[in-house]
Amino acid sequence: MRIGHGFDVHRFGEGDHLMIGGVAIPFDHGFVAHSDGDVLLHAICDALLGACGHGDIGRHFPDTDPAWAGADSRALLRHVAGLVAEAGYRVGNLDATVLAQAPKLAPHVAGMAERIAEDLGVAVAAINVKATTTERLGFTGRGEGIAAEAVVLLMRRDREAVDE
Ligand SMILES: Nc1ccn([C@@H]2O[C@H](COP(=O)(O)O)[C@@H](O)[C@H]2O)c(=O)n1
Ligand SMILES: C[C@@]1(CO)OP(=O)(O)OP(=O)(O)OC[C@H]1O
Repeated sequence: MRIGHGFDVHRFGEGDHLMIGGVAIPFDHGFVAHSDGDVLLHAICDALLGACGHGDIGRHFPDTDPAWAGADSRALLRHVAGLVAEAGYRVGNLDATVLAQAPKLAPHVAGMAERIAEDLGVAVAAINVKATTTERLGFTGRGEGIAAEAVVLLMRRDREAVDE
């Protein structure tokens, strides 16, 4: 088994929606980013890459490379899922938290989990997405941006799960 952790932040800029967990959420700002700015999927990519010892998202998709300008982060996640499989692992479970004063994310977390499960090729029961405010404290609390963190457990593909 291998464990991985990911963390990401994007600040708000101009726009009318936020991409979070592959879901487009109407909002009075967008994210400033090289890609679509999906802060949750970026944290998940980093958790997966960390767990299988493949560095981080910036190593695989440099923000200096025009190839990733405006990229759909679900495509990045699917690429990372392929690297996990090549390394001989599968996702046991994944737990993530989005830190956002606004918008209200609870109505969207099930849709995020469905998309993440689809991209990782696992049952939706293996994916848990949560949201929390930071009680108006810090940059998220002041409404300057959103942060996300993710923890993932990888299991060897050639071994039966003993504790699932
Ligand atoms: N952007 C957010 C933040 C939180 N939620 C939901 O509200 C619950 C309470 O949040 P606190 O920060 O006050 O603990 C939280 O457990 C989420 O269910 C949300 O939907 N969107
Ligand atoms: C996703 C990438 C793609 O170029 O760019 P950004 O959208 O700026 O996101 P970040 O979380 O800074 O991660 C770095 C990059 O890999």
